[in-house]
Amino acid sequence: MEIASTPIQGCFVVQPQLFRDDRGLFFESYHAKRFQQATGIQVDFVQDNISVSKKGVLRGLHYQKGAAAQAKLVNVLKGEVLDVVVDLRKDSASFGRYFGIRLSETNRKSLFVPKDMAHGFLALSEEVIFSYKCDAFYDATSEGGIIYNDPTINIDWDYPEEDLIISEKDLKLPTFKEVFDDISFGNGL
Ligand SMILES: Cc1cn([C@H]2C[C@H](O)[C@@H](COP(=O)(O)OP(=O)(O)O[C@H]3O[C@H](C)C(=O)[C@H](O)[C@H]3O)O2)c(=O)[nH]c1=O
Repeated sequence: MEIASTPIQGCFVVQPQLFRDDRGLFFESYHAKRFQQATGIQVDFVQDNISVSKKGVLRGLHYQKGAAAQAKLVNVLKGEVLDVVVDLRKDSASFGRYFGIRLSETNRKSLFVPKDMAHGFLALSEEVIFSYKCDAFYDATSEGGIIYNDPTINIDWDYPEEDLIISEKDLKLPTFKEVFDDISFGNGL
């Protein structure tokens, strides 16, 4: 397993060792001890999620607030995505900045997303099976989000706007400024 840091503190790219032979492929998709040795992070995942998306689906940008905040280890079982993380930690040097990376069944990379990040992805292949571990349970009452095309964060999704498939719920998400400037949103997280 190789771990690479990103411009967002605490967010790491995980490249597992791939064992290919004439049968196919094997790799350890997660190893708690090796991950902790490489990152210094001790994380206890409690929930695994899988979502299936067709090309052009954009899920996000989502996060859970407060005690329900989730760290995630995300990866792609099938297809390819542009995965995006936004730093929502006011005390962070990368507050309001995003990091994007292509995760795919080809590169087999995972991304460790620390708590208090907004997260989303764009499905780039005909079918995407997205799999991720969370260190806190789903809590609908703690869900928050930021609109995918927020002008402050200014994510380059590099995809035709007219071909995006976004849920009605996600199309109504607030902007970054509304989340952090408008106390009606509980002053952010
Ligand atoms: C996230 C979640 C959802 N649900 C239910 C709630 C809805 O009835 C249905 C679909 O949920 P949603 O539209 O929020 O699914 P996504 O848009 O894929 O949400 C995810 O999108 C981005 C990529 C994330 O990082 C989050 O993990 C998560 O918010 O599954 C559950 O029962 N448990 C869960 O943990």
